[in-house]
Amino acid sequence: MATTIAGLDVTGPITPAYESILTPDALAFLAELEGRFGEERRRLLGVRTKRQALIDAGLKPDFLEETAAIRAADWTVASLPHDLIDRRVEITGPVDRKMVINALNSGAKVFMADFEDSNTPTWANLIEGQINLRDAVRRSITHTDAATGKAYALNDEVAVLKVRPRGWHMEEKHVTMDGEPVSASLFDFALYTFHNAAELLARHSGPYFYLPKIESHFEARLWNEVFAVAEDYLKLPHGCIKATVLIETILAAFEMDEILYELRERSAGLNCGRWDYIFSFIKKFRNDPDAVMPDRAEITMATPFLQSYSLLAVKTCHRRGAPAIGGMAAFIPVRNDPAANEAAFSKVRADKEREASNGHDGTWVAHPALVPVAREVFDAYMPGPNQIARKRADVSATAADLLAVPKGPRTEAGLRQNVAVGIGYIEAWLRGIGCVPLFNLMEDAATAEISRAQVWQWVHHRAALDDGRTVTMALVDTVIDGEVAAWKERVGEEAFAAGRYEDAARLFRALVEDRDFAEFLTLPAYDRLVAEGA
Ligand SMILES: CC(=O)SCCNC(=O)CCNC(=O)[C@H](O)C(C)(C)COP(=O)(O)OP(=O)(O)OC[C@H]1O[C@@H](n2cnc3c(N)ncnc32)[C@H](O)[C@@H]1OP(=O)(O)O
Ligand SMILES: O=CC(=O)O
Ligand SMILES: [Mg+2]
Repeated sequence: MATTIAGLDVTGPITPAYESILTPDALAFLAELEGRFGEERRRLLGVRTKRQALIDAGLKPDFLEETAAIRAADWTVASLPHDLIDRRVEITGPVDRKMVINALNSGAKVFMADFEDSNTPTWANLIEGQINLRDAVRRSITHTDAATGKAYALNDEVAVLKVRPRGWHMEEKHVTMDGEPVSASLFDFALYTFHNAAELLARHSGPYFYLPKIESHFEARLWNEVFAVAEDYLKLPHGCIKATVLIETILAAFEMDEILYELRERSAGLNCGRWDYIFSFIKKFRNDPDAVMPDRAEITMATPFLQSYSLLAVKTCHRRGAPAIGGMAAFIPVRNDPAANEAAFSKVRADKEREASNGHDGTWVAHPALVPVAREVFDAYMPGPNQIARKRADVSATAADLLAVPKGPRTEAGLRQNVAVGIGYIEAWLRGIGCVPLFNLMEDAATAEISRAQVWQWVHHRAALDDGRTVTMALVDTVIDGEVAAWKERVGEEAFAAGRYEDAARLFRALVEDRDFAEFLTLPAYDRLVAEGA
């Protein structure tokens, strides 16, 4: 049964607490944005499909001829607000209430509250996430952990809040307009901005965003138009909305200047979202037999194509007066194993050293315990608030550098690991948990997509393993059976029966077997959630 509010049909439950977010005025703002921009969003998704067809036909991405003048001209982005000048450590995490408090208290300069890679978009997660952010902005957020009884509240000094709405590909199926689901990006953006923009400005901060999974400067332009209309509609100062674009698709890497240019009045730079970037590389070149990747563990930031991407982001941003933020090392603290814990910390340290020496102006961490490690490295390499003055004119990253396929072995262990991670991650996702520690690594929608895409790629290109065997669906079936059994062994009969392992394995298998590569695993998984009433 739908409730109609401000011309939108809402099918998700509306509790008294949810009513404070889903107000008629907030939904009227969402309806305005969806009415103005919904069609353009759908058109741009169609453009993604057309560009994929060109790549499938053999066209290699390159810097665009039609925007050469933008790349050649001298221009800079608007000056940064005072609280986005020093971003040496940014923590990220889902919009869960306890984690929002912990992240804001973590000592990081910025907290990116995430509706994307680390969040399962159940109705409850989304609306409760909005409630949590509203309370965080007003500094009134508190929490008592039901299991431990521990009470949580904000410190006097907290991180600056940025919010990552879901990507353009996602729809919010609990809210429709004229029978069509509204854009999930607009849903997350509209509710957060409506309830918090004025309050943030009054507190000398602002409505700040991270924009995920953008594939072209036209998609950045659409965001900029949304921001301009939002500022007018909500009577906010022109240009007060600021956004950092994640360069996390291979196509966006060729349009970094253009993306900054589109958002130049509102840009807070770029970020190297390495995990989706690797996923996008596999996805875009899925039909190219020369692009078959080695084991996931081999694809590190030290590989030439990823080092070129990081350096190009730094050079491009600094020329335009914008910050270039680094990405996420997936290593997290390992409890009860000091040697593994020490190894994880030193890998994170090495990763941050590479980023800081490349010229990045800050970086991401996945866990509060990693804030001091990243801060120490950036403090050592970056005495000022950022490194924007380090122009890196010495860097040259060509199209060939960005497109160089990494080399390395493909192993049965790598195949097993991909299957175990794919099943383990989807299992948690279907239970409403979008980010989990698996095998001592942080796994979210971006990292798990690499595992899923690799297995697809190896099957459909009949890739050879280092032991001479060919990866076939029959081999993958054997591995899936083995890994489902291994999950049962690991978690025990009871947790296995209560969990979603069999469902996850079925979905993983279907995604790998289907000759048509599913654009995102979260699309069919979300359909399943919605069908289950989540
Ligand atoms: C590719 C990308 O898009 S990267 C961006 C998206 N990914 C992320 O944001 C990763 C976020 N990180 C996480 O979700 C978590 O760190 C996980 C799931 C990887 C591990 O979480 P846990 O197993 O709970 O870690 P652990 O038990 O060590 O946590 C210790 C404490 O730190 C807190 N914590 C851990 N990570 C975070 C975080 N990112 N933000 C805030 N608090 C955190 C836990 O809530 C816990 O708090 P408590 O002691 O008050 O109970
Ligand atoms: O969003 C970040 C990524 O690495 O993907
Ligand atoms: Mg990502």
